[in-house]
Amino acid sequence: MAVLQTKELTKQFGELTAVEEVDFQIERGEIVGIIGPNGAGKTTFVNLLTGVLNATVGDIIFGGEPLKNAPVHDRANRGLVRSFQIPQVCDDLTLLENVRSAILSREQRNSSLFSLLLWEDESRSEAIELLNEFGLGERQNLSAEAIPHGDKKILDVCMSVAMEPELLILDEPTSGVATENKHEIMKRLRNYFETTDSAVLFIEHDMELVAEYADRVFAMDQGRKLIDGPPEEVLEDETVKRRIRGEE
Ligand SMILES: Nc1ncnc2c1ncn2[C@@H]1O[C@H](COP(=O)(O)OP(=O)(O)OP(=O)(O)O)[C@@H](O)[C@H]1O
Repeated sequence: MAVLQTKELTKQFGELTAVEEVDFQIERGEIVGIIGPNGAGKTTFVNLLTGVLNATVGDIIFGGEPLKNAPVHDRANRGLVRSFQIPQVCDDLTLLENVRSAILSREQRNSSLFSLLLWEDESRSEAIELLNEFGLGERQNLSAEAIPHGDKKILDVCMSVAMEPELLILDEPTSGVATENKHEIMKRLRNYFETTDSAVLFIEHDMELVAEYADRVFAMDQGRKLIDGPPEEVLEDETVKRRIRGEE
């Protein structure tokens, strides 16, 4: 079943059509990479999904229900979570406190203050378990400002995962990260999501990562869908090679 589906999704900025009649869907358990040249409309598309922008025309169906113009927090509460290009980590908190804050914000959706207090120990062990899964467990008591940029991005992903998303959207999860850490972030993400039936959608410029970690690739150009399919097919497409991979 599709976690999310768009129908003829369109966004205009004045005269410019940044996203044009995009039909897209992502199934439970899928990891989908979005690729496209600069200005293709990838970020605008994702901003429409998360509610940062409202569509000019078209529909977004999430969990079987139309999102219409639901605000960002409402979509996040329903399980449509976005991690940011610049990690939204609080530098003054420890890694453990950062992850617990994500868990607590998830729990605040449904719980009373009283049950949250009872739940104190549970959130702690859950946060430690997540930090361990993402390789940060040994540094749980360091403040976030003390860890390198690449590890902060892992922490950011870990916090997004703590929100228990139905669909996690990542905008260039590995940008600004050293090559060896890029694979570490993607591997940990994939390993984690293999244990859930949640879906992941990530924007990525690094074709090697797309080839290795995406189950499916959605290529955009000039606001439109160019091609949608398995990585081996999309990355070998002649237009993709010319327009996106910069090959003649
Ligand atoms: N708020 C805005 N107002 C006007 N035009 C915008 C706005 N946001 C994006 N655009 C334009 O929409 C088009 C698509 O931009 P977008 O950032 O979505 O592309 P992208 O594929 O994410 O590019 P990149 O890979 O460079 O991040 C571009 O022409 C951009 O200049």
